[in-house]
Amino acid sequence: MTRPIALIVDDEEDLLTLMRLTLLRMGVDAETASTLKDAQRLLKKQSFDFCLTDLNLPDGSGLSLVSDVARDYPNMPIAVITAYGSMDVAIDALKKGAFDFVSKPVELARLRVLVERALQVNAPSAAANEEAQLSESLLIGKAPVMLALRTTLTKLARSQAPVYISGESGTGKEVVARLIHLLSPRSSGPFIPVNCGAIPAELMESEFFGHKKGSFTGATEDKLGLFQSANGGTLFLDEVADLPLAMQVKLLRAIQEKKVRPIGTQTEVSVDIRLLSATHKNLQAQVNAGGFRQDLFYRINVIEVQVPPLRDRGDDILLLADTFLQRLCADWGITPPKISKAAQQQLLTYAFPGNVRELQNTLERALTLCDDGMILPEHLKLNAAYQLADTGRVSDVSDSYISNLSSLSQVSTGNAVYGSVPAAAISAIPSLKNLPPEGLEVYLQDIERHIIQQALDASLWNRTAAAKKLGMSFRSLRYRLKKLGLGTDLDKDDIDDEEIQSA
Ligand SMILES: Nc1ncnc2c1ncn2[C@@H]1O[C@H](COP(=O)(O)OP(=O)(O)OP(=O)(O)O)[C@@H](O)[C@H]1O
Repeated sequence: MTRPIALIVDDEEDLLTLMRLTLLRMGVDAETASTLKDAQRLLKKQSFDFCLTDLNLPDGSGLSLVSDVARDYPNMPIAVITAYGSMDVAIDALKKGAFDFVSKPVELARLRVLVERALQVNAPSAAANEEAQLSESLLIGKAPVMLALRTTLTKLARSQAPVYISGESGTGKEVVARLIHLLSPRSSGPFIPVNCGAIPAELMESEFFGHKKGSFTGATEDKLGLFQSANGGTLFLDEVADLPLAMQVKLLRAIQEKKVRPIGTQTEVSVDIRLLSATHKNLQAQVNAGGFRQDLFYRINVIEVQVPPLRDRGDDILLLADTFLQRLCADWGITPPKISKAAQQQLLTYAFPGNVRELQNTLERALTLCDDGMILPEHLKLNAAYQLADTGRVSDVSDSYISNLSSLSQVSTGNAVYGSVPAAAISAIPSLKNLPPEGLEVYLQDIERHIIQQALDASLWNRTAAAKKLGMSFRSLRYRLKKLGLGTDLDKDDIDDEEIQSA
């Protein structure tokens, strides 16, 4: 078997020798270059399994080599060596297509891990068509946006860069994270998903970093933290927007240093993880409002992947519906029913605020309600408030209506949403005959609830700030929250009847 060969680019002779010896001990041959020009010459002369480059070279920046390699040799992973603490440059390199980075002084253990990962990128593991099959069966969809998404995921699975997955609730962000892991060189390692919103604040540090028996009341056993559990694999921080600020600082440190210190111990433990994160909230808005640290956002959001809402995926709605019905019926041991033309049309013109998860729930319910092997519109029980104009397809007009409902930035920057409702939104409002059976009041309340919820999310549930965004008084917002069932227990005590009368 031929030995792999690497190209190392650095102008420090001692470091070059040290890295070369480390690689040789790992069974990897190495060619060395001390300038960009030398590196380019060697790249033209022969092919390499991977490249490791310093950033400060006598004739230019290693970043330009990263860009050249990403363009001319996209299958060759390239990693960069950064000066200690220069995280900005490391992130820039990752954005330009570097596979990973290592900081100076180069720790040999870390270098070894990096080399192993680099060699796995092109190792003949799953064949390309197996990867495509996996990708298609896990993340179902044939819409152009989904094809493009799958191509992006296959590409970025090769890198170690942190990926931030954004998208509305239920669009499939966790599916995307799992797929990145399965397509990556880490696929044989663990995939550890964490719902950051579900861990009580006081247990967070111990959950993430682990603890030693007896380190606090209740620590009856040694506990391995989530970082160590994900070692060699992928840590997926779901609902990352829900991390308390105090924990964000600790997490940032662990991510930067790639080390954790379990509670009750004095020593730090190195961890080798790839970090993925997701939230359905507007994280940038949360950063602007001071609820999420800018430096952590910058660190986890090296590459952003947006998962499109279901209503933008056209016929994928029916493809997913069929697949879910087949799966459910296989589980229940029954023959899958058909979906009537009218029911299909309803599905295609429904806004799916809860996206793929809502589609799954809708079909499960329809399956229990339907008889004679046919799902009819009445079995879907879709919320008429979200039924779009019946144009046969989710139209541009309907899209703009939806985005007007959900666009926080428009609400907060005062663009024409209130007072002067855009013509496109008005034309998307259902006609009288399409109003929900519950009537106008319920329809309007749904819209009101949706907008208020968005404003509250954008203001991190600071009701004074939310009221300001909505152009209403605090009192009036409090009244509406109670009316719509969004109030907290606190509200229940302190809103008196007189206030309700006067709001
Ligand atoms: N393209 C898809 N193909 C097949 N199943 C999908 C797809 N997208 C989502 N699903 C399924 O829909 C459900 C919701 O997906 P998932 O939990 O990944 O969404 P999410 O965006 O992470 O939601 P949340 O924002 O609530 O965390 C899951 O059961 C998932 O398996």
